[in-house]
Amino acid sequence: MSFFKKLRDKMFRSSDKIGEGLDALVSDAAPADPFVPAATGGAPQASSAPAPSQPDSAKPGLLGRLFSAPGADEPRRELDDAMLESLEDVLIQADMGVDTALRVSANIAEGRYGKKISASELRRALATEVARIMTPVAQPLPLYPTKPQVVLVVGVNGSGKTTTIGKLASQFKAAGKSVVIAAGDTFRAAAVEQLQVWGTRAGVPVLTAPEGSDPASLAFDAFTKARADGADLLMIDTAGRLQNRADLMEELAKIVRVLRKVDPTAPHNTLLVLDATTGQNAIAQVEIFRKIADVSGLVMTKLDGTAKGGVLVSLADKFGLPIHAIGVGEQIDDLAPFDPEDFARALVGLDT
Ligand SMILES: Nc1nc2c(ncn2[C@@H]2O[C@H](COP(=O)(O)OP(=O)(O)OP(=O)(O)O)[C@@H](O)[C@H]2O)c(=O)[nH]1
Repeated sequence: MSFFKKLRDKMFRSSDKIGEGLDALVSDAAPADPFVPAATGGAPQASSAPAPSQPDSAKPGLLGRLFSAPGADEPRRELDDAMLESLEDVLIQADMGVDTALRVSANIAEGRYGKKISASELRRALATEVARIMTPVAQPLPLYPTKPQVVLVVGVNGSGKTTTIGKLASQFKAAGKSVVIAAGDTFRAAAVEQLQVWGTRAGVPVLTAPEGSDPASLAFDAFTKARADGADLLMIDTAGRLQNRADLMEELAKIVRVLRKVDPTAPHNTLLVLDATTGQNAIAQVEIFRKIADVSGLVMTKLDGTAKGGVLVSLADKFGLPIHAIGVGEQIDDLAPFDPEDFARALVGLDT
């Protein structure tokens, strides 16, 4: 199965939500006859009966779809103010956020306003627009010649830090890099154990410290050891207790201070892990963590099976922070580089 297909299958809730929304937008106003002019100059005509779904026999086959102009036999609706407003609503419901939804809708309207548009044309236009926003932020985790490259991983509890560290460690190891993990959330035995499980899965050593000990001291020891061992990468897990923001801020600042005693340029990356299922709350988390730590890039987890995938568009539009990877499941291989085109097509429910 191609990765795009896998991504699309896994993001089915987002793509269903947006795709169905777009279909309804067009078919609500122009269900019966694709060539009957749609209502103009007002709100979309609410049809008294639900739009009849196209019988299978009326759907073009593969060849028909290949050779006929895309969307040629589909219902069309004039792209007017009412339809644009409905489009904005669909995008807001998909967690794109109000500002981004308005901007995306306005861009789609450009050159299309007043013209008749089909649902599949709308999907393609939306996919193009989303890909345009996402392309600048799609950047793999930068790798530097520094040894070890220190990657500090931050994020609220439960966002998927441990899982992401395990997945990344496994990928780097497979690429021939030697990786060391430091279990920096020393206050939670369960978090340390979970990281050890992932370390075993990835075949990577996990350095731990006694429960309740100073995370900065562990970070220092881990850095010194990773350096002495000639490791390529040191990934440091951290606590995510936002409830006590001042403490967390101090804890992270202290980790950075001690790392800089070993290498003034460390940490070389500060990865913020975000949970896609929290939707617009992810925006607030970026705002908070950018104040606490010098966030250099994002990983968005749990994109599988959430209807809130649009939040990624909102994040890219608002902050422009690099998105290094996306998590699409709980298994070790379920972390993919972020591909803006694939993501855009999967988000809007395009088949190819
Ligand atoms: N479906 C899905 N689940 C994920 C993904 N990433 C992580 N999870 C799950 O999310 C839950 C929390 O993940 P953790 O990696 O433990 O999160 P954490 O941020 O380290 O959390 P704490 O250990 O509480 O600090 C676990 O049940 C993971 O299996 C993903 O991409 N998709």
